[in-house]
Formats: sequence, structure tokens, C-alpha cells
Amino acid sequence: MPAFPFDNSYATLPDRFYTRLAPTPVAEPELIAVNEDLAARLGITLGDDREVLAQIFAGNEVPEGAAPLAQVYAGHQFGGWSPQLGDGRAVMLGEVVAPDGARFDVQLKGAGPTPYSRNGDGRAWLGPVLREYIVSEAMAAYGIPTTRALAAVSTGETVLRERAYPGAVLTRVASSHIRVGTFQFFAARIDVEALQALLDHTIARHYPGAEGPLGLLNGVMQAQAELVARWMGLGFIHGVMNTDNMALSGETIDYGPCAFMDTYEAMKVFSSIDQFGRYAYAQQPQIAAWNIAQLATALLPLMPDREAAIETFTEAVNGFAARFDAAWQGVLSAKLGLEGAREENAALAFDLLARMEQGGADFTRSFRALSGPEPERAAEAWAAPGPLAAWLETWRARLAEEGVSEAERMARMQAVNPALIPRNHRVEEAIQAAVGGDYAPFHRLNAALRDPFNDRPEIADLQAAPAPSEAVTRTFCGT
Ligand SMILES: Nc1ncnc2c1ncn2[C@@H]1O[C@H](COP(=O)(O)OP(=O)(O)OP(=O)(O)O)[C@@H](O)[C@H]1O
Ligand SMILES: [Mg+2]
Repeated sequence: MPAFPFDNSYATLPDRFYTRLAPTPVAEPELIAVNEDLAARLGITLGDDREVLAQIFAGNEVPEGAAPLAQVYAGHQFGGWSPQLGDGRAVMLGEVVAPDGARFDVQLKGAGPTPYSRNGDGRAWLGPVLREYIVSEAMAAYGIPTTRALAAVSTGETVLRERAYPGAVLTRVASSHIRVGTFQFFAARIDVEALQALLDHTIARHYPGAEGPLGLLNGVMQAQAELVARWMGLGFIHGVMNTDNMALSGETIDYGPCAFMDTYEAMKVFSSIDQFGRYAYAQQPQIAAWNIAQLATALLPLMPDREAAIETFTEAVNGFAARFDAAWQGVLSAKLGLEGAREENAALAFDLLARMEQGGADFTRSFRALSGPEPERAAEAWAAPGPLAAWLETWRARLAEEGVSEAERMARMQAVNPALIPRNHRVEEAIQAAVGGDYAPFHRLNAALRDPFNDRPEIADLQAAPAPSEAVTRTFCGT
């Protein structure tokens, strides 16, 4: 029998933090994928009975030691306030404590209706489940903080969206599911007691040593500044940075309409519902700061002197830009094989990005080619490579100034500029095949993404930029 090292702490918080309920069973669960490496890392014993695993990861059987519940939260969605949200289609089974002492939530996403479902059916279809599986595991392979995918099952049931799709459940692992919106929920109700309990819980779990609300705020700010800089370094667009989709842990959460861009465009948007580009690629730092300001506001009821706290918090939140700039400079310098978070290196990178946009360059292939022995071959990833040559000269001069050897340059760059990203058209292709019953492309893409920094001939088709007829330029929230 599978065994989970459960140790449930969120369930000891006051009742108004959640609703206890079990997942709603599904008709015919079948295991699509189970992440054995992750299970081992968490100290979960899976056993080898795939049918039993399908029952557990579908929510049909609740494993021993679980304390299933749906968490309540609120949030700003596209800037508009939603006072009552919560896990509308997710049930947390409980927390496991891994052999190294690290604590993780294990949650089933698509597990049936909860009191927070509003008008939704509580379910997920195969597409969003596979997308989240692929992309979150790719993020983990890049070393970027993220929720993980432990398993995916199909339910044997149909989910109605714009048409009928096969249903699925994703088992998600997160260092917690505490969101900016969780704080907002209690702040909006001026429930100071709950806010204090949530603050203590969050600090103990994610920022031990942080002092009080300001300590937490600074910790979250730093984590988010680094996270967003790292996303942008890979051309990643989260797509739905609502405050309920920003985790206090600093992990990437909610892979709904996310995408990695092919051709570089600063204001690129994929999400079909993001009409005004609020969550465009280059907007992400500003939106992160905006979300952090909402967190600061939610922490105010905990401060004895409100006026003084407003002043202190405002100053703190204004510091987000500097934190982000430092992180972004570091990311960009590393992408160019240069040292440190230096402004002149970042300026060189900004110049390259401007030229890439002008030249219609594929983001990932350009940086990967620059990381190779013949950087001028980056031109092959540009529709109009004219602006590249002059930039290469400046860059080479800069490398020489820093005394970076060719071997050093390539080693550094190849460790941060991936050979492979989950390109949107490949993700869509894997989903379409799976809907038709063929999971081979999904498994292949996943397997390839476990080793994303190594070029190899057998993944050439997955590395290639889409032909214009193949490009997938729209993503959907996947609810
Ligand atoms: N099919 C559904 N049925 C019920 N509630 C839903 C459904 N889809 C989304 N929701 C709820 O709507 C809110 C906003 O959805 P959003 O797309 O941000 O989250 P999500 O992808 O479901 O979950 P998460 O943020 O946990 O990854 C969430 O509270 C979510 O639980
Ligand atoms: Mg969400």
C-alpha cells in the first residue's frame, strides 16, 4: 500500500481557514503519470499497484493520515476585488514531511466541488492538467521555485467546457498553498486573530527568523523579485498574476494560461482573457509590486500604529523595484556569460533584447546559440539578423574586459540558457494527442524536459521554433 508521511499543520489552524471535506470520487480513474523521483524526495512510498495509485490520486481513496480540506482565500483578479474565493476545485489531502524535514502540501486539483466552487463544477479537464504537469516539472528542472506535479489521472468522466473533454486530476505538491489572497481574506473581515495566526504559521513555515509583518513582507518581496526575474530570464509569462495566484513561499503557482514565448516581444500576451495586457511579459515586475502592495495592505490590521505602519510599508514596497532590478541584472549578466549584477552588463542585455525584438528573434534559440562555440549562429534564430552583428562586437569586448575565457563563457551560459523549453505548440500537441488517447507525446516531452540544459539530436524537433503555421499564440485559463 502507498504510504504518505503526513503531518498536518494547516488543519490545526482555526476552522474558518478551511472546510474539511473529502474529494468527490470519480467513475473510472486511470493513472496517466506518477512522478517517482518526486515521491522519493517526499518520502512517499508508492508501491507498484497502479490501480491503487489511480484510486488515491483521483481522490477515490483517501490515504491514511490525510486530513482533507479546501482552503479559503480571496483575491484581486485582474485588479478587481473578489472577497470570497477558495479552493473551488482542489482538495488538500494534507502535508507530508520529507526525510530532510521539509514540509509540503499534497493537493488534488480537479477533485470535485467544494463550498468555494461558486458556479464551477469543481473539475479540471485533461488539457490544463497535462499543461500544469509539463510546465511545472520543467520549471523544477530549471531550478526555479515552483509547485510540482506528483501524479496525473484521467477520471473516466466528461467535463463540459466549450465542448466535452475528458476529465483529469492533478496531484500538486507545494511548500504551501498560502497566497496573498489568503491574507486578504482575513484582512477584509478585519479578523485580526486569524491574521495573526496566519502570520505566525507563514513565518514559521517559510521565513523563520523574520520579525513580524514587516519581516514577512520583506521576505516575500525578495522571493518574488527573484522569482519574476528568473521567469523573465526564460521568456516565461505567467499569464494570470492575480493576488490569489501569488504564493507567499515564492513558488510559481497556477499554470493556467502560462506560456514560454517563442519570438521575443516585450509586451507579449498569450492569455485569451488578458485583453489589456495587464499580465504581459514585461509587465510582470510591476504587477508583482502591485500584488506585494496588496499584501502590505492586508498586513496593516496587525500593526498597532496604522499611520506609522502605512509609512513604513510604503517605503518597503517602494523598495521592490530595486530588489527586482538587482535580481534581473544578475539573471541577464549570467545569460551573457558575464559576472555579477552589474548595470553595464544589464544595459548590454537590454540592448540585445531591443535588437531581438526588432529582428524577430526566437528567445530561447538565440540565447542558446550565443552560449555555443559560434555565437554568430544566433542569427539563424532571427527573422532579420541585421542588428545582431554590431551587438556581438560590443559583447565580445565586454567579455574580454572581464577576462572571461571561451570555456568559462560557454560553461556559464549553457547552464542558464536552456536548450529546451516547453514550447506552446508542443504542449498543445501533447494535449491534443492525449485527448485522442495517445499519451506518447506527453511522456516524451516530459522526459526530454527533465534534462533541459543539454543539446541532443533526438530532441531537435522539440527545440525548434514553430513554423508560422504551427505557432500557438493563445492560451486559455483552463478552468
Ligand atoms: N471548474 C471549477 N470549479 C470550481 N471552481 C473553480 C473552477 N475553476 C476555477 N475555480 C476557482 O476559481 C478561482 C480562480 O481560478 P484560477 O484559475 O485562478 O485557479 P485554479 O487554476 O483553479 O487553481 P490554483 O490557483 O489553485 O492553481 C479559484 O478559486 C478556483 O478554485
Ligand atoms: Mg488560481
